[in-house]
Amino acid sequence: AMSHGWGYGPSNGPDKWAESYPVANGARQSPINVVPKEAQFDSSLKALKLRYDPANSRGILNNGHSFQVDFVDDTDSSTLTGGPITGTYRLKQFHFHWGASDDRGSEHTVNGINFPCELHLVHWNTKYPSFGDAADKPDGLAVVGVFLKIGAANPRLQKVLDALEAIKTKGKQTTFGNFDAKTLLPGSLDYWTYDGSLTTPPLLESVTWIVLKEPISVSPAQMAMFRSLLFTGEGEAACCMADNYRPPQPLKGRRVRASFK
Ligand SMILES: CC#CCOc1ccc(CNS(N)(=O)=O)cc1
Ligand SMILES: [Zn+2]
Repeated sequence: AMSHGWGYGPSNGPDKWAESYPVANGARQSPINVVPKEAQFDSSLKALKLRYDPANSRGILNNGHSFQVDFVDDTDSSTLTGGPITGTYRLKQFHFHWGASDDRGSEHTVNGINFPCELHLVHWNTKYPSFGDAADKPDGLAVVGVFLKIGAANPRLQKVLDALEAIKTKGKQTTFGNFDAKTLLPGSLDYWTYDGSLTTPPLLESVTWIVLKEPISVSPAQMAMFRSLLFTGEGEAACCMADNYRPPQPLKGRRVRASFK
């Protein structure tokens, strides 16, 4: 096992993960580079249906790799249905990946282009009793990925970013109620979809990826707020939280489908 936990540094970063998580070299790893011209339009793909109840948001946590907003997932009040999936998937949490500079930070790329940040909304299949049971099943999880592109400040991000000063160091969390995750979605829900994995250890090959084509905006000042977080805990030598992304992985023959022409 890694002498220390996995991370994104030179000694414990993505190139080292296979030592502790052999599935890192598996057949359906994420993220990938999306090549729109090679994606197959599939007219049988349904429209995405995302119904999120603000009452379900609970807390915001610095987990030492990113920060996440957690949701109560004991009822079907915040769900993903339609799209490429069958059945009902419940929203568990959302989090982000970002770069130390605006030229990198996303996990998925489009025609080799990196975005400065990528939002992941993590859902689990309610045919299983819990997230933990779903997490290692081939149809267990569905993650909606949203690119963030440098532009005007995004007022819908601000409530999330304003909470970061309370969770600067690893392990810190605070309450985060009444947040409507739908406000983070772009106008169009056109998407690419493919079978993949978690992009962080345990890298489980259980994710139906749904990557939205339209980005949302983020300003340089807002990106600086992401970068004000620390990977490190209170009292440790501070290390800014940035470049917490895994680079694109081999497609290994997988098809990427598009919900749009
Ligand atoms: C089993 C297990 C576990 C821990 O739960 C998660 C949840 C989300 C993630 C993030 N993965 S990603 N970046 O693909 O959405 C990783 C582990
Ligand atoms: Zn993620």
